[in-house]
Amino acid sequence: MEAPLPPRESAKFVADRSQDVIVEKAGVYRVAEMLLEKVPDREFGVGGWKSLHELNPQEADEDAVNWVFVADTLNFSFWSEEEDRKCMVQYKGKMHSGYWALCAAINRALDQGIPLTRPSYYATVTLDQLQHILHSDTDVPMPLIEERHQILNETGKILLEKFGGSFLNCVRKSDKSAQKLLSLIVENFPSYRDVAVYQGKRISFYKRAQILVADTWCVLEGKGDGCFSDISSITMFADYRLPQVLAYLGAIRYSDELLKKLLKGEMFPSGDKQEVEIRGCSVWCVELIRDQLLKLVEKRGVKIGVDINSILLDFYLWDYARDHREDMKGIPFHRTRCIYY
Ligand SMILES: Nc1nc2c(c(CN[C@H]3C=C[C@H](O)[C@@H]3O)cn2[C@@H]2O[C@H](COP(=O)(O)O)[C@@H](O)[C@H]2O)c(=O)[nH]1
Repeated sequence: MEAPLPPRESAKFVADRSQDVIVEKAGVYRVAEMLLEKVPDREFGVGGWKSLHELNPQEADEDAVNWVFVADTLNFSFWSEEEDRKCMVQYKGKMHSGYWALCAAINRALDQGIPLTRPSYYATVTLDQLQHILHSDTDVPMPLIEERHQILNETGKILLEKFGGSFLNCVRKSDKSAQKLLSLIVENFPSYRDVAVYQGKRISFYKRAQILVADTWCVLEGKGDGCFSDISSITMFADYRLPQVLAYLGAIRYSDELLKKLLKGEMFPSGDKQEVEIRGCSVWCVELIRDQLLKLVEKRGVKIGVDINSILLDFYLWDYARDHREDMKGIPFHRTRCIYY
């Protein structure tokens, strides 16, 4: 079977044909302007991944890389049916929800001496053990526990068989190329194969695979094994939060028909035409924001100490969505229950 279009080309292919999601040029310019004043901030670079997020590993060693691998292997589908009834995990006195609930649960397990980041452990962890490890401190469990269990067992076995039990060995096979590492991930780990067919074309989003490359880059602080020459070829990560924040900022717009379905909280199957358009247009929108931002930096002669890329824009916008949850209440996010994002 033919290989799917790579993520960036896939996003353009969808955006050029999309009927129910539109990329708003005026909104793209506005977001680029908003980001322009943020870019000089220290946190905007690789360092923000640790300095802004206490649950992320603060080291840059092999254990930290294997922590990232487990987190991104399980980094999907945290949204709850009702916004005010969701899985929460308490860690060091703070309650965490969504993606951070997963990170809190991983750190809670490690503190209890459960070697959750070791593939020899998670390759054979039982469902009961995993339910205990990921247990919620509310009455709402983390979604898709069975899928998470199956994926952990499968992924752990592959890491043991093919990469000597450490994701760092996989990273080292990439010759410091982000695209090579992306290919190694999707070729070897089935649960990362986030692809779809749109208007007869096989396309890819590879959301978890791309964020795994990005998080590996950050946990290694862009140095040594993590000094990827082509890191800027990675696109934004097509999850369910970025479309919501891009719609809130007016950078993408939904057709009336699609907006009605979103407001009703309708479910979209993974690979559905409108779900693909939401994801594809969001990825392409961030590519256009980056292009516009680079033009503004040039035109205004803004001094920045970082290569602006779609990863850093994505992380900033994802954190922005976190910090503006209340303001964004009226903007729906699309509900797809799947293992890809
Ligand atoms: N586009 C994009 N999607 C991201 C992330 C992250 C966390 N990663 C970075 C964040 C801080 C550190 O720098 C991590 O590296 C999680 N997600 C996705 O969001 C959803 C969870 O949302 P909520 O239910 O609100 O927690 C789910 O699909 C999850 O897969 C990101 O950064 N970008």
